[in-house]
Amino acid sequence: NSWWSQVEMGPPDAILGVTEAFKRDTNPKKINLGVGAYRDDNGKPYLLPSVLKADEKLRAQKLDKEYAPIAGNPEFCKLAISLALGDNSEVISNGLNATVQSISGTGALRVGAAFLNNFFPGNKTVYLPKPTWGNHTPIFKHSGLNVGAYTFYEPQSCGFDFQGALNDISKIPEKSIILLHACAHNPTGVDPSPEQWKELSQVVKKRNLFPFFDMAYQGFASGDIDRDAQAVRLFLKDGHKMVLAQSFAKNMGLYGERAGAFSVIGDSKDEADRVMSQVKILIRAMYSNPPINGARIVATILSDPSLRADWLKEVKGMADRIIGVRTQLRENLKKEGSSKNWQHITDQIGMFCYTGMTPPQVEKLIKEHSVYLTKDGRISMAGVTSKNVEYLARAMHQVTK
Ligand SMILES: Cc1ncc(COP(=O)(O)O)c(CN[C@@H](CCC(=O)O)C(=O)O)c1O
Repeated sequence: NSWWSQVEMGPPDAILGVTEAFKRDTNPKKINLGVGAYRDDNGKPYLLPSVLKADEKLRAQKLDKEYAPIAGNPEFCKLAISLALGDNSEVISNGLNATVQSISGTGALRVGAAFLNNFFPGNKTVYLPKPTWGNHTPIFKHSGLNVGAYTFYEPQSCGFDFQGALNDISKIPEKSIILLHACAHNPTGVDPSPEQWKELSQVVKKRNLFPFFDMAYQGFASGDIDRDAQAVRLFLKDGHKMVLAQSFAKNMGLYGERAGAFSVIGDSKDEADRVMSQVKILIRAMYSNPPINGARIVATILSDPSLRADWLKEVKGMADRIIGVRTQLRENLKKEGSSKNWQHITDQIGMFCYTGMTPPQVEKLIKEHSVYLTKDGRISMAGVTSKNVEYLARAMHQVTK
């Protein structure tokens, strides 16, 4: 019999599977609020003008298609970590970072997890916020690490359970790894305030925990790249060492180009060099070297003052549109006569809104209104437009009244 007769059919991906179901729906009013990918006010993917200009500039250069170095495009790596830590970062000027190009944010997390599994001297367990991005657990488990959880979300207020987080974090075994979303928490859209980040930094330090920052939305949350990196920069100022995953999928609309970076921030240049050598050995055995095009686009934009200025406006434009539809959705729910408190729709930030809708309500939204979202009630605000916000509000009111 066949080699693979014992292979079972696996379930569709909780997030990417929503789009597959959406595509099968023939209802002209259907709305896809599943995948966290930006759409313009016509519901179309957005090719940033700065990206288009960079692509054209690159094409004119007729660059070769040689292998990238194992660690990726060096200019990209330097520009990516500078974007995260700030242009005058002492970490960078002292050479304390080992930064490699990754296959977008997922690849940064995966290489990071493999590095920690091989070399982390502490408790090889990553504590994840409850809830967290659906792919975090599989990535860490696939790398051989254990996963734990800490309270993060408060269902009553659809907000941040600060006390719950502090209590749980203060009980995490010392020298464990703690995963922190730098901004625009996925799936809740709930971020600690600057003051709360200060306290979180102190308790993480007191417990001698190792921060793994996942910064997949820098600039996309508030529209300000420096503001969205504040938690990462605060932790470094407070003396934490860390590892950092970055993605340019959302803030540059480079989803399919797979442009990201993974950094280890060490104690010395010598340590960074030794770490870099080991990360490269891991990468070589995993995929050898990364794709060249996305990194070239990012490097072209970030190194050209006028393209960089264009990009900063464009990423703020995306953030502003999302902030705008949050207000519109809340207002339309009120107009529909909903008596529920939807304050969290505008309190939350970034790509997602954690609506608080239950799985049965989600089921009804999908089945009766062709509104597609993940079972946890998360909606990608990018899928909401001025054209469909009324229909969405009516549908949400129908299933929640
Ligand atoms: C917190 C977080 N980290 C990393 C990633 C990985 O993004 P890359 O595309 O690998 O750079 C995502 C994307 N999550 C989105 C996009 C779809 C997905 O990959 O699940 C989402 O949750 O809808 C994310 O939300």
